[in-house]
Amino acid sequence: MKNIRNFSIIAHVDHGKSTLSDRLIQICGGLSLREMSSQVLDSMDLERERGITIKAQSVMIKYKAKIKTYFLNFIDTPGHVNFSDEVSRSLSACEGALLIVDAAQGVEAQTVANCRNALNLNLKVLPVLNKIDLPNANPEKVSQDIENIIGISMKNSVKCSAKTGFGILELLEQIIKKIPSPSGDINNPLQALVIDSWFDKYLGVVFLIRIKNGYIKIKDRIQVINKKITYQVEKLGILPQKENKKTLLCGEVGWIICGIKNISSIIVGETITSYIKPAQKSLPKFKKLNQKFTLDFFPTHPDQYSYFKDALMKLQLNDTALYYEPDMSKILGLGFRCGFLGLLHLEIIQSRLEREYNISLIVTAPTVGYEIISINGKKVYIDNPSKLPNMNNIKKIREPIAKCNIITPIKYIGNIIKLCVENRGKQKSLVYHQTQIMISYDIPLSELVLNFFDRLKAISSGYASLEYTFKKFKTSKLMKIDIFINSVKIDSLSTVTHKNNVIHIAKLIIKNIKKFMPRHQFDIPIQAKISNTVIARETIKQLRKNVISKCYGGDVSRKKKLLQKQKRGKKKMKNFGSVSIPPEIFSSIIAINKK
Ligand SMILES: Nc1nc2c(ncn2[C@@H]2O[C@H](COP(=O)(O)OP(=O)(O)OP(=O)(O)O)[C@@H](O)[C@H]2O)c(=O)[nH]1
Repeated sequence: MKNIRNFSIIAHVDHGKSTLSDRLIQICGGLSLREMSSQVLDSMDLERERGITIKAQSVMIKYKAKIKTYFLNFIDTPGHVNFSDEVSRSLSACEGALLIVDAAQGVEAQTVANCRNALNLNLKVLPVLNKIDLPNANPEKVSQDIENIIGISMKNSVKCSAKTGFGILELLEQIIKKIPSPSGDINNPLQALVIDSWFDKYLGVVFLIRIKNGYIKIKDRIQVINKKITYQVEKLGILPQKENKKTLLCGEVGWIICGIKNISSIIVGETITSYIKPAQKSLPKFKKLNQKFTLDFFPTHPDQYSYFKDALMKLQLNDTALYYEPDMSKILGLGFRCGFLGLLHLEIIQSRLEREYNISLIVTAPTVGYEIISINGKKVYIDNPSKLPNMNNIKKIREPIAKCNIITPIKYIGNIIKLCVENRGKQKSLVYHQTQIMISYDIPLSELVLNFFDRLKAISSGYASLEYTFKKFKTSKLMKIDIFINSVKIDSLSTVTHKNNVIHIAKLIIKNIKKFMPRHQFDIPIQAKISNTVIARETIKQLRKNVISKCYGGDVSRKKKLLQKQKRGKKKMKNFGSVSIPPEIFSSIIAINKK
């Protein structure tokens, strides 16, 4: 175990984690050049297209130091705030973390958040100033900011360029020196933390585990502590190698396959032990993040429902931050209420469902969860506006408030304060540092989750960064808008919004529906209501069939008769006929919320 080092690579988005990981692999000769053809670690198609890391990836490489050979297990983690769940899980498997900071860009919000996360787990943090080759790199000032803002010493930091390879050998030496080897005892009963899982078409469920005590070998019977689940290990090994090993030892990170083809439960975060000689205690679980908003997914083809359910299960196996439960809409039928950490998380899951599983979806408007206090004092949590009781029965609605930390170069501060105020933010603190300002605001989560981040990036030319956590529920003047199409309430279009925005949002929704709604043989009223009062309305005009076209000449009374007959017929259709609502209407509500 003395020659093993387990560490995560953490940073703000784009500071160079994946490039550095590739460079480490290349220098240690872990993979062939062919395998290195593109960034090895950002391997999901979506990751290549978007140029971001979505899934944490674990790799073992051998580093031949002067005297000994070391086994380095490292995990490249995502930098985007929407994937912080992945980061927390990776950190739980390690003794150390490389904190990568772009020496030109400086400290950013996720640099701080990820580093605090690592320090809270008692990990040894090794600061690395990357992109030292850039002409505008300023390692001295950035070092001072790291010391002041995060509070870690920069005495032993490493300066490098993942792009040119400068400083990488020095970094490897520091990893060996500074990051502790794993503790634990191979003679103790097995304790292994499940840090990730995924579904392989041929092999079934694969678990990625970190062995904290004992060892595991092929044919071992294992059980999940505190759950009545047992498995038999069929195959095991260490990434990136696909070939099997015979054992995984204390201190190692590796994969196991137990021939599970039907997913019955997600055990990521649980502790595995031996069935014959079990450990009594579970390892500490990692912090689970709460989903920031929920919305409904309905398969466009209702017969895809059970296939869709299976796909969600497989995705959840690989993404424990995804939450879902069955839901039903009178209009759209059976679907799932799903929870996400942010808009990017939603986009990724939706793309994966469409690409990997070929499922086309109707997506409803996202909403945060609210605490409802009814007139009789009962408190309920509601994450779907259509389930909100009648406003007359509600005493208070409490909305979630987030504590936000924004880090920005000084020149953008004016615009950023304006943005926070427009989004109902309350300033908590403002601190000046060498190159950056750190500003804290309490902002309602509903204002934050959809477009705040994009607007912040736009007004700061991409330089400001944001990190936020749930703080509390707070009473607020919120109202529910119901949407009626042809006098029928469309439950999946209900939305909750602040009193001051009600008319504006209602008008936007109605206008939007009008844009997508096809014309029918009769007029279709579209109304937005609060309780029973209409606050916005539009009408989709009928498609008028020219019934008098064959009536030549000037017989006025004949023409009138025909038109009246047509009117009676249309009235009947309107009352009994149903309108068809195109799926785009539901998805387009997301765009409204983003405005
Ligand atoms: N000049 C220079 N560019 C670098 C260096 N390291 C990385 N880059 C570039 O910075 C950009 C972001 O690098 P990535 O490795 O994808 O960053 P990341 O931190 O993994 O990003 P996420 O995975 O999205 O969190 C890419 O265009 C890299 O080529 C470096 O040392 N010098």
